[in-house]
Amino acid sequence: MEEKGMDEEHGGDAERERVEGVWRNIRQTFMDMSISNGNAENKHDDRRPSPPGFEDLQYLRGFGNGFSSEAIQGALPNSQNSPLKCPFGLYAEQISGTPFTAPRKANQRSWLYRMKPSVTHEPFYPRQPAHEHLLSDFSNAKGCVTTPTQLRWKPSQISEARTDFIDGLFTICGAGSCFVRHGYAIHMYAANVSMEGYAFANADGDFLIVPQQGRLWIKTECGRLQVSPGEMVVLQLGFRFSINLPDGASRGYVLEVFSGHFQLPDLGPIGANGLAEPQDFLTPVAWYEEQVHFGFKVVQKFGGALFEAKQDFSPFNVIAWRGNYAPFKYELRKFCPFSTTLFDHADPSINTVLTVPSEIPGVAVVDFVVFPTKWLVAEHTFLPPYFHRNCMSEFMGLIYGLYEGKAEGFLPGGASLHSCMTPHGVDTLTYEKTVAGEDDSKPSKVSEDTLAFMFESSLTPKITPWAFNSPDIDPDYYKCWIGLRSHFDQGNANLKVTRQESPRSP
Ligand SMILES: O=C(O)Cc1cc(O)ccc1O
Ligand SMILES: [Fe+2]
Repeated sequence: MEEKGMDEEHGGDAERERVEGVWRNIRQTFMDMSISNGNAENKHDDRRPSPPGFEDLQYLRGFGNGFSSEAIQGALPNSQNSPLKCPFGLYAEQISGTPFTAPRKANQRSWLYRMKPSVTHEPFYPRQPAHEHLLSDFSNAKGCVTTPTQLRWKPSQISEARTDFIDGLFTICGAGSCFVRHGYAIHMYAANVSMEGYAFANADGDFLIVPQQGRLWIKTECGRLQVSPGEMVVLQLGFRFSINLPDGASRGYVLEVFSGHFQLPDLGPIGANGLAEPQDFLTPVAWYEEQVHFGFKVVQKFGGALFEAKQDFSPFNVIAWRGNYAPFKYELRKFCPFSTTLFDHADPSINTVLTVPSEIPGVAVVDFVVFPTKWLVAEHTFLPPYFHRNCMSEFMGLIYGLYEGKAEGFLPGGASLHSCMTPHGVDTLTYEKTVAGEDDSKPSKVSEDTLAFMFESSLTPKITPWAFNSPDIDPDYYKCWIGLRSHFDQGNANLKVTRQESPRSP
C-alpha cells in the first residue's frame, strides 16, 4: 500500500493497521452505494468511483450558507462536530476564518473530516529562491512609489519559461499591512503551467481571483472548482489550494484583502432583489485524492514571504466538511445591473458585487465592482463614466471587449489605477463621440462583449517598483485627455443652464 513508506518512516505497525482499516471501510462504502459528490445517478460498482472532471463539477449554491458535503455518505459525524471517534477513522479539524468570539452573524468556520490533519508536516523553511515580486506589508514597503498621476498598464506578456500561478504572481499596489490585518494588495498573474508537487495557502488574506485568459482548475480542501474568464473565485485565508492551467498561457487579476472577508453589499432602497443573487455563488462539494506524494510540499504565504514544509500526503484528503467558511465562485454575467431609468448617471457603487467593509459605515476597505453589459436609457444625460475625482482609489481591469469609458489603450488583460483624488474620466475620443451624438432619447445597449471590473478602496495604494518601472506601463496615458478642448460658449451660457435644470424644476 502506498501509505506504507510513510508508516515505516514513523515506525508504526498499529498506525498502518489503523490506516488500512480506514481504507477497507472506505472501499466497502464505495462498493455498497452510489455516491460521488452528491451525484446520485452515478452508480459505480468499481472499487473506486471516478469523480467527475473539472468541466462537469457540481456545486453547492448560496452565499455564506451553513453547507455540508460528503464525498462518502456517512463521513460527517451526527449531531456533534468533534466526536471522540469520527466516522471511518477520520480526523476532525476546524478552520476558523473569524475569531472564535466574532458575532454570530459574522462568524465563519468549517469542520473538515480528513484522513490526516494539516499539522502532519515537517517544519516550515523559507522557500528558495524567494519570491521577489510579492508584497503584503505596505507600511514598510521600501522602493514603493506613490503618485497622484493616472497610471495604465498594457497586458503583460506571458513568458515562455515554465511559470505556474504562484511564481507568476506579481504585486501591483496595495495599502495597509497583513501584520495588522488591515488593507489589501492588488496582484496580477501571468503563467503557463500547473502547480506541481505543492499546495499553496495564504495566511495573510483572502484571494479574490479574476481570470482574464485561461481557465483555472482549482483543487481546495473543500473540493474542486473550474473558474473561467468571466467568473471570479474567492479562496479565503488558510485554505490549501492548487491551481492547474488546462489552457496553458493564462493571465488575470488578484485582489488580496487583509481586513476580513467579502460580503454581499446591502441593497438599501433597491429592495430584496438585484445585483448579485446569493443563489448564484457556487461552493465546491467534498472531494479528495488518496495519492501519497513523496516530497509533496505545502507553501504558505505568511507575512508576505513564502515558506514551505514537506508532507508526504495530499492536503486534499477531506472526505467531508461542513460550515460556512469555504471557497466560492461567481459568474459575473449573472450580475443583475440596476441603474438610472430617466436621467443622470448612477455612481459605480450600484455595480458592487462584493464588499469588505471597514468599521466606518459606508466606507469599504475594498469593493469589487463589475461593469457588465446594460441598457442605457437615460435622457439628456452624459452616459459614459463622468469626469471625476474620488476620495477612494480605483484600480480597473478589463476581461474582454472595450470599456465604455475608453475608446483605445485600455486593453483586455491591462489595468489602470486612479488613486485618491486623481482626476479621470472618459478619454477625448469617447467624449467627442458622446456629445456629438444627436439623439439620446432612444435606449442603446452597451456591447454584450464587454466585461470590465474595478477594485475600489478607501486606502490609498503604494505602487511596487516593479509595477511602476514595468515596460508595460503606458507613459502616454495622460495624452488621452490632453485633447479635451474647451467648448465654452459664453453666448449660449444662459440658454444651456436653463435647459439642463428643467428636469428638476417645479
Ligand atoms: O472611472 C471609471 O471608469 C469607473 C467609473 C465608472 C462610472 O460609470 C462612474 C464612475 C467611475 O469611477
Ligand atoms: Fe472612476
